[in-house]
Amino acid sequence: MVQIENLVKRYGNLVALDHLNLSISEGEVFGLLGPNGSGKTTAINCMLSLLKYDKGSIHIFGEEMRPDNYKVKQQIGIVLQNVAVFDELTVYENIDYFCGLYVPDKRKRKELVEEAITFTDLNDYRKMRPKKLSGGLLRRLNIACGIAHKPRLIIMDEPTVAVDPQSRNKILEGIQKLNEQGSTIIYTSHYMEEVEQICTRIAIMDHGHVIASGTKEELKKMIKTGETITIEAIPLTSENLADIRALPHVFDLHYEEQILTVRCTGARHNLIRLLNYLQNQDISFGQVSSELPTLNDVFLEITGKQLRD
Ligand SMILES: Nc1ncnc2c1ncn2[C@@H]1O[C@H](COP(=O)(O)OP(=O)(O)OP(=O)(O)O)[C@@H](O)[C@H]1O
Repeated sequence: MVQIENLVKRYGNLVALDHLNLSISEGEVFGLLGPNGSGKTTAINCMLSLLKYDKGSIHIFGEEMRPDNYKVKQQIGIVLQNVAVFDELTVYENIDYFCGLYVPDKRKRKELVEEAITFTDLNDYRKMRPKKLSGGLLRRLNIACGIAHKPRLIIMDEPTVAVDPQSRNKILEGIQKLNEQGSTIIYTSHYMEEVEQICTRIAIMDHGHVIASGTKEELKKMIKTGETITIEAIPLTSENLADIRALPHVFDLHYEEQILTVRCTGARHNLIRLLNYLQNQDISFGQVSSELPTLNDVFLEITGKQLRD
């Protein structure tokens, strides 16, 4: 449905997209995950022909995407980072206005606007003007305006930034519902938990290109980390640390301010083996946790830095 090949975009000397390749199929909730500045917004703006690019190609619904390709544009719903609504119109009127750009039939439009209001849970606020809405409600209005016409493809650029947890959950649930109703979704975020929760496939971006892509399961299988064990308030000597490092399946270890973090490959009994060692050495310890790999671990292993640097 969306095919991006070798896309290059420069801002002066800065290469924001460096041979970006993406292929998105119909029916997916496709996540573009990357730290701030990795090029997600630039990629979206190029996809929408809002920005010119230097090299490469973009095809949507099998057609080359150009600024004047209105046939393609009509089937795309956009929810960008900056909320773009009219202050002088009410919630209802704003949604009706944006929906009206695509759906001239009044009766049909009324139905769609009502659906969008229910969908984003804005019924109690339908007569209010945007200035009276909280940040989370404004974002929901922004989404309702972008999706009311039931587009085939919905592109959302960080729709949950600076949103309260309740609105965030509503937005995430809404995206899944839109997908169930037939829309393909492209969703950018730097929150790995969100992307893990809703996306069927994920591309991780860094420095303007994709460093890994696949389902979350496939991505996690690409890395060595199978389990990360953390133990708090644990007094250890350098001999202890050497012993722990030598335990089977341990491949990385970090010890700072009495907190021990041990990365192990995916194997059984890593935690028991470590706790047995501590017990045998009579070492006391505080809280213990064991975590399965996250997308941050994938990013960390591939790039050597945290997703949220
Ligand atoms: N108009 C611009 N002029 C110059 N540089 C820009 C411009 N827009 C973006 N950049 C730079 O291009 C790079 C990619 O930015 P972009 O906004 O696409 O990243 P992002 O992953 O979407 O980050 P964020 O989540 O912060 O929006 C960054 O280094 C950014 O500083």
